[in-house]
Amino acid sequence: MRKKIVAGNWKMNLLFEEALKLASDLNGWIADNLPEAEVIIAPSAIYLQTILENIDEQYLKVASQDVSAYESGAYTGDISAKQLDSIGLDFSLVGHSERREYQKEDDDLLAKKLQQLFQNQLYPIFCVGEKLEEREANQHFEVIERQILNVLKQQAPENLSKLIIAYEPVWAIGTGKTATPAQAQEVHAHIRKVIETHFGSELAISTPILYGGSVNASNAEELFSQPDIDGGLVGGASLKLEDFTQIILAAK
Ligand SMILES: O=C(CO)COP(=O)(O)O
Repeated sequence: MRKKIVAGNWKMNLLFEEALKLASDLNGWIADNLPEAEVIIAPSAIYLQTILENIDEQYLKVASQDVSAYESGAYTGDISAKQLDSIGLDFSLVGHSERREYQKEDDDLLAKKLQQLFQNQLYPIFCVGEKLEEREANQHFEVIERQILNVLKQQAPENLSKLIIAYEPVWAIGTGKTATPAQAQEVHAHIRKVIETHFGSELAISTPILYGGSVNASNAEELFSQPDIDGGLVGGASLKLEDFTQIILAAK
């Protein structure tokens, strides 16, 4: 059985004290309630180390929101997978649609980022998802298939067992417009099929696929109960302890 995962992407929100308090409160709540789901938070990079020092990774895991495509050297502003590993980090988001859109990240760059993470034994949470116009043109299956194959075909197959995928339809992010459980399930099943066809059934069965896009305390349970939805990648609702903990409890 795949473990349920609930990840909170804090994006460019919260000041230092707020981030530290939310992480500590969340860690305490998990220690008290021992939810079934594995919980991961992705704070801004400047807070990662302090947060790691103030939580217990037995309860709460921490991810970077991004990683460099390069190994080391003259890449001003970048943070390498090796540097993330050196502070004890185990996870990183890659290919979030906001980075694809605003930083113009393309599949080849994302493939290099995954390679860097794998080389340093980090787990990528690799984000895919179609834009509104692609969904309206009924191209969402092929867009997602292309996003997955262009990046995963450039990886050493033995590394793919560390992969976590997040399906985040761009039109559902921050809009309050969630994919229906049936719409999300249909895409998740398709992603699993694509993995099975190209990388084998063992990987298809074991890869966690999270749903992201306006997940909240009211819709999480129905989304997470779909057979191919293994939890969520939560934006806005992960910034409020009461909402995020409700979402965590919905993953069982
Ligand atoms: O982008 C997201 C998580 O990575 C989703 O954001 P929202 O939950 O705010 O829609």
